[in-house]
Amino acid sequence: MWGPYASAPRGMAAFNNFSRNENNPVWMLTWTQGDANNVATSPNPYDPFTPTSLAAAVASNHQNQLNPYVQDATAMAGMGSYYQGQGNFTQPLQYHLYAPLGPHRENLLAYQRTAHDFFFSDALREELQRKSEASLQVLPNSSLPAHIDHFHSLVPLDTTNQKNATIFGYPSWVYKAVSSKDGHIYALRRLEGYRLTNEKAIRSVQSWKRVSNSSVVTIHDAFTTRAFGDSSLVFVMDYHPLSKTLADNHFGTAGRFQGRPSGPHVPEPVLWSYIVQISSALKTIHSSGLSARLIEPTKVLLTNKNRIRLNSCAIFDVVQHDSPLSMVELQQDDLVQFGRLILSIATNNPAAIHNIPKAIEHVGRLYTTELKDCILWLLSPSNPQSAKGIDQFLGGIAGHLAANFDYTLHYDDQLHTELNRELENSRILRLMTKLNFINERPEFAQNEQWSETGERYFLKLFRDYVFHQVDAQGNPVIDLAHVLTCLAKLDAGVDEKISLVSRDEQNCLVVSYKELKRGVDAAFQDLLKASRRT
Ligand SMILES: Nc1ncnc2c1ncn2[C@@H]1O[C@H](COP(=O)(O)OP(=O)(O)OP(=O)(O)O)[C@@H](O)[C@H]1O
Repeated sequence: MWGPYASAPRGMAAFNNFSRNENNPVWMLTWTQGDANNVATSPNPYDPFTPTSLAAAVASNHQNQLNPYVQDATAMAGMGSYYQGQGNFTQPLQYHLYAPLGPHRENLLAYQRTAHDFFFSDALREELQRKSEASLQVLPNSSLPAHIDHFHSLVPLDTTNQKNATIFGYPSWVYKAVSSKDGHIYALRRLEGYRLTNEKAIRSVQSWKRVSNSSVVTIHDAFTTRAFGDSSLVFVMDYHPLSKTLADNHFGTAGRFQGRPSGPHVPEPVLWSYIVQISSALKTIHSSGLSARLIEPTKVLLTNKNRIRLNSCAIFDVVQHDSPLSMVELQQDDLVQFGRLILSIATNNPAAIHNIPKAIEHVGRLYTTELKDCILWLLSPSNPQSAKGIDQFLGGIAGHLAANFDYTLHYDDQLHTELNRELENSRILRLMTKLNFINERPEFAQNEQWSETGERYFLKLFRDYVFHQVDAQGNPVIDLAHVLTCLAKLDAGVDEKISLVSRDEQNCLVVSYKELKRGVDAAFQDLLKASRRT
């Protein structure tokens, strides 16, 4: 029999079920000392529920170690370089790595936690992984050019291969591509067969580079190329993985091409959310002395649930550079196009804009008068004495702006909660990676200074203490709470002491987490130095 539980069987029972006794909730223990079940010789037994001891613990932690991560800074920098080769990542992603534990346990007490509480929510993790998988997608035997300017690894994003020149006057294609300048992924929109006749036209994109709004797909550049075998104009934009157009989302393929109502009725709050986001985009665009020029369902991207972005800005400024319309007129037209977009989505029919009175009547039946009036205002012609403006419109929908702002703040809070859980994971992953780098390296097997016999011996014993515990009967103890607690204490380098017993039970060492942390850092630094040796 080996392992600390052999001499302290009381602790073993308390470690089971991912929870501990009332005085030592798992998540509190991650930052404090005083785990009575460990063979602890800690000078300050800690009670997390006593305010004075909490204050004292915080103060003493501050004194000893203002920031437990600072000591790690160089090592972390090293780890950073280790992870840089992620572009070569080919391993299939594990969507169900943290599969739900089934029905949530309702018999848990307030201080108890399940494994689920320590990790990212499944839905969000899966969504992010799908997006990263889409971003890393490659097309091995593609007939597309290998390089367009400094972009490579082109993957088409169009959902059909039908040429459609109705919107821009040129067939347009969208590709995902990687920039060899910065390694980032961009979306390239190509207008096939475009010939540049006026240099000034393409320079108009410069003003769009300065437009920064969360509801506009950011434009980075535009250039002409012959790499596709024709003369093409290419716009470089932010890439939003797995996004759909509003047309795809609300009309589907059938509705979009057959021009008849399709899909379910869109809830009014969703429409208001679209209205608020497009208004915000237009506010920024118009204040920059520009106009969107194209606001229609196939050119608005849905990048997340109810999150939309205008996706064709700057294009008409180049291809219709000589428009006879003044900027004021173009901005007025933006408002009319905006009204038509909301009308078509509210009626679930892209063809609704061809019979506006009927469509408005339909909206009046399904939605509030406020929404109907808002659409009518956008569609109505401007008064020759005072032109309509986006500021006026924003004033009219102030109540919805506040509601959307509140919704966004709630969402922000929710994401922070998720982020908080992930915080634990990333530092614990780094720590586990370090431990695995250090322990049982074959090249140091005979090295007196290394793990088996040297001063790093206790790191190997610690690994056993964390992962290879057995109970009084010699059965494996599989306890996530124990692992997370030990690793979090190691990361913080707390003063608490633990006894480590060798497998043959011939050696027993009493060390503090602080000493262990120093040992891990020193061993890892040695490894880093050795890895840089030429
Ligand atoms: N910036 C982008 N990031 C990610 N995906 C994009 C981006 N721009 C467009 N896409 C995707 O590319 C596809 C094609 O976009 P496009 O604007 O050509 O729409 P479309 O419905 O094919 O319109 P059209 O009929 O005019 O070609 C869409 O599925 C869209 O989601």
